[in-house]
Amino acid sequence: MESSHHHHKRNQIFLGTFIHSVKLGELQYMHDTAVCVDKHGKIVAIEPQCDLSNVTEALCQKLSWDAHDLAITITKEGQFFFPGFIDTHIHAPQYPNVGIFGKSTLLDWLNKYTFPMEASLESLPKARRVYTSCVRRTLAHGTTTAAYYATIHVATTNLLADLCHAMGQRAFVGRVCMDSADVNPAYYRDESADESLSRTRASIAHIRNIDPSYALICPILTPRFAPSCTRDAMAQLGALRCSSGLPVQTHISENAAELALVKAMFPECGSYADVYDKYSLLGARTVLGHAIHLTDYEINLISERGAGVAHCPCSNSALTSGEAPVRRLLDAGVGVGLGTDVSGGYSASVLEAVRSAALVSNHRAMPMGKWAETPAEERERAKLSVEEVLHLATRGGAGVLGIADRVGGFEVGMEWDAQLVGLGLVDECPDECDMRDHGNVDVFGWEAWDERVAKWVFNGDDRNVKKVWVRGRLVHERK
Ligand SMILES: O=c1[nH]c(=O)c2nc[nH]c2[nH]1
Repeated sequence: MESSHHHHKRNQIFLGTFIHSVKLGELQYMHDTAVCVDKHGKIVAIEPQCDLSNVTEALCQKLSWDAHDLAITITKEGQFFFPGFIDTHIHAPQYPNVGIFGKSTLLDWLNKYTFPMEASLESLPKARRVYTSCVRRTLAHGTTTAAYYATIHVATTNLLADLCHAMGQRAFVGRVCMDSADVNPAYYRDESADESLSRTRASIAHIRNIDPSYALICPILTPRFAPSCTRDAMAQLGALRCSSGLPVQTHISENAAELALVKAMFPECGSYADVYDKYSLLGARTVLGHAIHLTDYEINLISERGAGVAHCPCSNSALTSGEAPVRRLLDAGVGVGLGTDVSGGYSASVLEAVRSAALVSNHRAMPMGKWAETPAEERERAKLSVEEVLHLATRGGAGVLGIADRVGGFEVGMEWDAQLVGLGLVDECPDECDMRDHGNVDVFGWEAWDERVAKWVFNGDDRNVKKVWVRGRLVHERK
């Protein structure tokens, strides 16, 4: 797994058009811009509005760089650099099941599709095959950071960390803790709370061994969800969180049957969020998946504790779970990122989650059905714009994972986690037999940049992701 360290690392200059979110709802378009990235993958200079034909020499002089040992990447017509996507919630072992959910809902879906697949990922050869394809696929969709749930197995969880490290994807890798005998099947659970904790520690030790400073791969404490965990395991994980400062990921308030289960299993707690709070699992760098049916009390508690939400609109639609109150979360000051939630979600693409987040938010604005009683202004406010959902996919996700100072935008001091996006420019005189595959987005040339971005969001796919970098390293290229 040492190969990545042997690349000859060069300083790099990226030239052309850069688009990123500067705040919720506002994209910045930087044209004729140069972004300088040093050998460590850090952005060291950004030069706006320059003459791209002769700026590199001046930049090299300014940075004391050798102009002959430099990699230069220039955007072509119709291309732009965008920050890499951040998937705040994805189950790597469920990747073979994408699209397979039928009409199931959460609890029967877990038993029918998910637990059997996850249990089978104890096999190292099978895990290697599944995890390699999952990391390769998400990189091809422009995912530069992923918060992964693995399985209960230490060896294959560690393999997932190794593969992310070798393939260059920034990742949070969590060994899944599930020691309760109530919900978890006998064939797939930790034997005890102590076993759950010692296995978790073993996986953390492995990650610390391959990446001592957690520069690329970071462990994440992963109690699956309250019904899967004993009080003992949650208390020990909470103590570990407090002593280690490691991030936490879990699920909350996804589905009606799950809510009833939590109420029955934890009658001493006033709410689902209170369960996690009681065991010190709710705080900064806690990523709560789904968060659909929260009460105002819970939203305020989550906000006070500084925990964040992984919004998973594809999954919430596929498993008939509901429409998360994203605007209310944002208004309450809760950080929100996007998650594909493979394979509750049917796609490994964050861009798919981006457009789904926009569409699902519109459902909350419809003046009928479930939201008919909601005041008209509040319904209208529920809608998320293209600019807002792209913010969630980049800066929002970085925020909930506690890495907003390192990734999510193009700023000096941040790391170069980026994708080169190319849209298909339609020829002046298109040949009806032209079979070149430019992807699903046709740009005619008269569109403003915000219109091009909207066309990308609603019709783009991995064919538009030409190159992907993490910490300056090229980790995917579309041939
Ligand atoms: O969408 C989900 N996927 C899961 O794997 C899971 N486990 C508990 N709750 C869950 N929700």
